[in-house]
Amino acid sequence: MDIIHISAECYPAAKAGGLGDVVGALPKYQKMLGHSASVIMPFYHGKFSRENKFSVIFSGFARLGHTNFAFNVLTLDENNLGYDLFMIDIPGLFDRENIYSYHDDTERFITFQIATLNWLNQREIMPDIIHCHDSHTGFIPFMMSKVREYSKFEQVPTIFTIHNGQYQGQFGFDKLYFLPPFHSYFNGLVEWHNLINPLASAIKCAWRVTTVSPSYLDEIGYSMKGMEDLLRQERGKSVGILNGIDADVWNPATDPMLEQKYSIKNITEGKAANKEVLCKQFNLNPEKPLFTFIGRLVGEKGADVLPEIIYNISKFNPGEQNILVLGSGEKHIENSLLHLESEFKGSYCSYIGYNEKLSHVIYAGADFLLMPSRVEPCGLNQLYALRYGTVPIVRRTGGLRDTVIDIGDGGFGICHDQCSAFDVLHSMQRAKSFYQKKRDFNKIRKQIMQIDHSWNKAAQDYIELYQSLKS
Ligand SMILES: Nc1ncnc2c1ncn2[C@@H]1O[C@H](COP(=O)(O)OP(=O)(O)O[C@H]2O[C@H](CO)[C@@H](O)[C@H](O)[C@H]2O)[C@@H](O)[C@H]1O
Repeated sequence: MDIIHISAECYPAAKAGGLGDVVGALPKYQKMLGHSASVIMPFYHGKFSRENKFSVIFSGFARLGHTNFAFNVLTLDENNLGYDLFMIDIPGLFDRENIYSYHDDTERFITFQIATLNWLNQREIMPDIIHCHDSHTGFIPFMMSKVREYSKFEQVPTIFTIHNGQYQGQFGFDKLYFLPPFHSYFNGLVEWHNLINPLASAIKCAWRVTTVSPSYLDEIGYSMKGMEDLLRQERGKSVGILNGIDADVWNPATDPMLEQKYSIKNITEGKAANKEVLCKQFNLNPEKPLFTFIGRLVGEKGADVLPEIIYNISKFNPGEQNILVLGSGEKHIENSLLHLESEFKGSYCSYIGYNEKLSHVIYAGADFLLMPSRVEPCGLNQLYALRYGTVPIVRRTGGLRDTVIDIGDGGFGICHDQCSAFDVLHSMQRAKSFYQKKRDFNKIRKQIMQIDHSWNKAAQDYIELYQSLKS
């Protein structure tokens, strides 16, 4: 099959979070299953564009309302990603360092989608499947089926994956003219609650909708920022497929980002050596259990409860543990986390920012990873933690519910039900007792490193879903 993924992120070209990891790995595994898989994404002017060489394979125009944007389709001169990567360079919109958070994100991503279809439209080969990811690509299924210009794609099956239903990309009807002309009869297919909503449009128009875990699919039927009714209505064409991880990139035995590589054979020494590196860097005590948090500092991830957790445990159980936070996000959370550092020097530290290498070292050197998420469509951090022998402490929600079983239930992690400081603190106390039982603790670390969460199974699940749509 010829599969095309369309996404705003794809690791290593551009990653702001888990979406980048998924789109950077799934096509590789689909190729290994014997299919042709490629990715189309915007060409940002970040590190990846500076460090690689590209060739232009197509030049064209994309019309956004009254403006015609020139664009180029670029490919890598040397590609060792394991799949084809096509990057759409649109000067004026994407020649910037970051992926998101510009005032004109709506204009940027609509133009990207139009440019993508304009390019595909003039190619002779027809793809077998178009697989779109998150709201930045949400108009593609609509445009392929309802915009006359792209009518040749009407019979090409579209899959839309919801990685994060919190970000819907909605905007007012005053910008309807940004979309290419279509019959006003179809207005309802781009609308939700009187706004134009690309996520809703994709859920309505894609042939199949997938979520990144089965539990998340259940949850969004009763909680997804006002879109619950739509999700329930479209439930019949929806399926939850649990994400995998790229077992080549996330392998402590070969990870180039680790100074001290390890496998289950030398897990105790390997993890201790990485912990030593971390503790030295952040002035922590390697003798004590190390709790960490990695992720976006937003309410969705439960990051707003971290300051209360850190304050309470450090104040009332001083010297018993270390806490290390890596993340960036809402300023008030960043400030509270930084503010606590001076009070709890030597047992707590935070790194505010995005640092891919450091995240690998933390997964390797930590004893426990905290994920108190309010919403977690799948969560990759807990899967990386497992692979690196770090015990996850998670709130039972979404993909966390599907991937972590509590030690009390014969499992390997620590689970709680509420996103509250009280629940997390209780789990941390349980974790500390578990840490003291060295034999059991080491046994679990070895066990979790061997759980196979690679993309092998999920890549096959997607292929079966695609095949079910081919006549
Ligand atoms: N400051 C930082 N420095 C370095 N690395 C950092 C970092 N902050 C986050 N990361 C990395 O970003 C990724 C986060 O992935 P997640 O899947 O946990 O969450 P995210 O909400 O981005 O993804 C959404 O999409 C994915 C993919 O479908 C779902 O798993 C998830 O539930 C959903 O919310 C991990 O690779 C993590 O290591």
